[in-house]
Amino acid sequence: MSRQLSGRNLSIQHGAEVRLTYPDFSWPAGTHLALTGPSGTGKTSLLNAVAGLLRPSTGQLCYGEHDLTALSEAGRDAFRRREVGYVFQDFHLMPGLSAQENVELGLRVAGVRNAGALAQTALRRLDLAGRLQSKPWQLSTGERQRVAIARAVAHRPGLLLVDEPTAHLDRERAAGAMSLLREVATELGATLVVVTHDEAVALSLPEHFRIRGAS
Ligand SMILES: Nc1ncnc2c1ncn2[C@@H]1O[C@H](COP(=O)(O)OP(=O)(O)OP(=O)(O)O)[C@@H](O)[C@H]1O
Repeated sequence: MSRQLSGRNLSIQHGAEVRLTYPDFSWPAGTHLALTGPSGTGKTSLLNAVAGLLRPSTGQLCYGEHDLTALSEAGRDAFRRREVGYVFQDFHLMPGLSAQENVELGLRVAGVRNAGALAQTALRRLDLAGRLQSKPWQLSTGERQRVAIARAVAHRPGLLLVDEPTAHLDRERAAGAMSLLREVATELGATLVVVTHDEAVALSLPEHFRIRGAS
């Protein structure tokens, strides 16, 4: 099955005021891509549409044989649980839960069996074997990000979507985070889409998609 991600004639409407339009694209499975463009042009909105969190107002957004624009909200939820790993800019970890519990929770919501074992495997892969029981506030920013990455990849998604991964990191750690994301995406054979304002991050990725804003 081809898991190409493609968009045609896409636009996203937020209320009456904001209409975001996008150039057409077609990204083969396994593409590692930087999504760039000026602030407010709709990078995060596109990431959210690819994640099935919102439905574009016009056009077609396809992943393999799924047309995301034709799915109901329940259909998009099921698609997201199965195919999407999303690393949010602020990580969105549950503060009262340990690293292990944070990763397990996502798996349980997705109805995955052996959530405990899969969570541990993902956390160990992200070099967090010694931090399984730590709460987010007991972790460094880089460790919190690695927990968020572990949570995003534990169910082995085909799409790894990452919003501003280096916003909270210094230059050295930013480079390390990008290498790690690319390694993990390669291991999964996943398509990696990274929203970034950081030119060094964009240049570290082989493919680029720039949104220019109002047409
Ligand atoms: N849920 C929403 N409701 C209403 N307007 C929204 C919503 N989400 C985004 N917008 C508006 O859509 C436009 C694009 O926002 P978006 O976050 O997608 O852009 P961006 O390119 O990622 O921006 P930035 O680089 O500043 O993070 C902005 O004008 C924003 O205010």
